[in-house]
Order: sequence, then C-alpha cells, then structure tokens
Amino acid sequence: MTTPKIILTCGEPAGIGPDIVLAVAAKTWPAHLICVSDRDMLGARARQLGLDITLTDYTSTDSPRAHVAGELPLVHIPLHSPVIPGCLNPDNAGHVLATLDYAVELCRVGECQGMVTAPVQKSVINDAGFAFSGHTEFLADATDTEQVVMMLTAGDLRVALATTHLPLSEVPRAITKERLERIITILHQDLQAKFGIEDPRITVLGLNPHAGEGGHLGHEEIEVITPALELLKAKGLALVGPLPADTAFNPEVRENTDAYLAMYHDQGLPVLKYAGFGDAVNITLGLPILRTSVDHGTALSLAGTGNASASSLEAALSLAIDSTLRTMQ
Ligand SMILES: NC(=O)C1=CN([C@@H]2O[C@H](COP(=O)(O)OP(=O)(O)OC[C@H]3O[C@@H](n4cnc5c(N)ncnc54)[C@H](O)[C@@H]3O)[C@@H](O)[C@H]2O)C=CC1
Ligand SMILES: NCC(=O)COP(=O)(O)O
Repeated sequence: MTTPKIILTCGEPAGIGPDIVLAVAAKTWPAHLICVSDRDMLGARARQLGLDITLTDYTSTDSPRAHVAGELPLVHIPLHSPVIPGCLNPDNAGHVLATLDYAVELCRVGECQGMVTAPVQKSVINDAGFAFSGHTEFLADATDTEQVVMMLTAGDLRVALATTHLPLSEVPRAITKERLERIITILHQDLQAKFGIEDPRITVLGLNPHAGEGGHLGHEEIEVITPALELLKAKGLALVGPLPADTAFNPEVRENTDAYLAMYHDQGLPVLKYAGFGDAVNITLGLPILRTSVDHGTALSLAGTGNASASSLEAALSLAIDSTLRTMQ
C-alpha cells in the first residue's frame, strides 16, 4: 500500500477556507497533502493566525510521503486582487474556479487520489458572471458526469439528496422516475464501494407532507417515487419508502437505515446538520474522482480571527484518506 496524494482547495479566499486548510496543515496526516492556492495570501493568513506553516513548492515528481506537521506543499495559482478577510471581491472568482480546475485535473490524471474542498461563496462567483451553483454541479460538468449525488455524513447518519441547488419551485418537476433510478443506483453502488457497506439499506423520503397522504396531499409519491422504488427493489436493492420526512428520522427507522435519500436540499440537510454540524462531511457520489468537503460555508465574519473550527475539514480529509486506502488495498 502506498501513501495517497490528496489535493486541498481553499475555496473563497476572503472566507475561512484558507484558515482551516492551514489548521489542517499544522497536524500530521497519513497522506501527502498538496494545496492549490495563492502563496502570498496563504502566507499572510498564516501570519495573521499565528500559525507557523512553511509553504513549499509542490512538483509532480515529488514521491508520495506522509504529511509533516507545519509544512504545506503548494501549487501557486495567483489571485487577481489582494484579499481582505471577510470582504468578498468578484475579481477573485476566476481564481477560485481555476484552483478547482487544477485539483480536478490532478485527480483525473491519477496524480492525486482525491480532492478535499473548503467552502466557496457561490453568490460572488455568480456576481462575477460565472454560472455556478455549487462544487457538486461544477465537478459533474468538469468530469463530464451526467449524474452525481450529494451526500452528507455525520457519523452513521447519511443523507443524500435527489435534487441539490435548485429553487424549491422547480423541485417537483425535477423529480422523475428516471432521475430517482439513477440516483438510488449511484447511492447503492457508492455505499458499497466507498463505505464498505455490503447490502446498503436506503430509506427514501416522500416529497409531500405525510408522503402525500395517500394522494390527498400530492401525487408524486404514487406516480413517481413508488414506481422507481418498485423497479429497483425488483433488482434486489434494499429500499424502504417513500416515508413521511417528519417521522423518518425516528430511532427505529434510523437503526435500519444506512442512508436516507431526501427529495431536496432543505428537507434532508437541516436534520443532518442539527445532528452533526461541525463534524459532518459532504461527499460527491458518482464522480470518476473522489471529492469530499466540509459541512459549512464561508463564515466570512470568522476569516482571519482564529475562531473558525477546522473539525469538518479534518473529517472530510479523514474520509478521503480512508476511502482512498480502501480502494488502494
Ligand atoms: N461546500 C461549500 O462550498 C459550501 C458553501 N456554502 C456557502 O457559504 C456561504 C455562507 O453560507 P451560510 O449559510 O452563511 O453558512 P456558514 O456555514 O458560512 O455560516 C453559518 C453559521 O455557522 C458558523 N460557522 C460556519 N463554519 C464554521 C466553522 N468552521 N467554525 C465555526 N463556526 C462556523 C458561521 O459563523 C455562521 O454563524 C454561502 O455563499 C453558501 O453558498 C455553504 C455551504 C457549503
Ligand atoms: N449545503 C451543502 C452545500 O451547499 C455544498 O455544496 P457544494 O459546493 O459541495 O456543491
């Protein structure tokens, strides 16, 4: 078994991304960490935080070796404008996307075994004129993947989403039988491959209150969700649902569930984040590369203060390393 190379992106430079990447670099890790960022910005943030981190130049010929606390191999991608922590600047949106492109490429060609992302400020990327709704969709495009699945994990609670960054009014139309079949199949396969769960039990939530109340509160459960589940059950997948979302997280159902599938972002993620905010991990399933991320956003007011917790980034890195080691064995 060899040491995996994992590439870290700092996300929005005015947010806490650089802070938490530096905090991670201050510890030892059983992986070769590489950061893609702007050298001056990262050095200045380290000084502001009082962290003694030596930024070294990463070159692709560097042999994999376990991360040494206090050193951070760096690929320098310059910012377009200087950064003031906490102050968004659309000038730097191109830089943020360039760091993501670079990380994807290193994973795509096999030089890195996974990428771990710090949070981006989606709005400032849009303000700069780029179509961008999240890493999840960006990575699907960048790797020509038709369907990916966002899943967040907090301990043994896992919540995947049938739709991601979509206005609520567009959700019902987006939930089709074909989409659910594709998403549940990816979820089933990646729970096996990335989490080592042999026969994953997936609980699927309804879209409407009380899962449609037998058709009196909406028809999507009868017309779309149940037929998709029946088809997949016939193929041997262990599925339950559609269950009413408000009671599906009770202890009895949880005990018999390896992952939930929620129909939309704010149906599933508040439950997950209530249970584990700060230690949860976001993983993109269905990609040809491995990507994990934090459970939080850019927390602009904490940038450069030393008050940002790096625990979710540490959990995301640990999951990436574990998952990589499992597939490298
Ligand atoms: N993976 C990503 O790139 C994500 C990006 N975002 C983006 O972040 C931006 C801000 O989103 P918000 O909804 O305000 O969420 P947020 O997570 O940035 O902030 C919510 C609250 O949690 C606190 N917080 C967040 N992370 C923390 C940490 N590591 N340590 C201590 N406290 C922390 C913040 O101070 C704030 O009180 C938005 O543009 C959103 O799209 C949000 C989630 C994930
Ligand atoms: N709430 C999770 C989230 O928005 C993360 O999005 P992404 O940037 O990982 O696609």
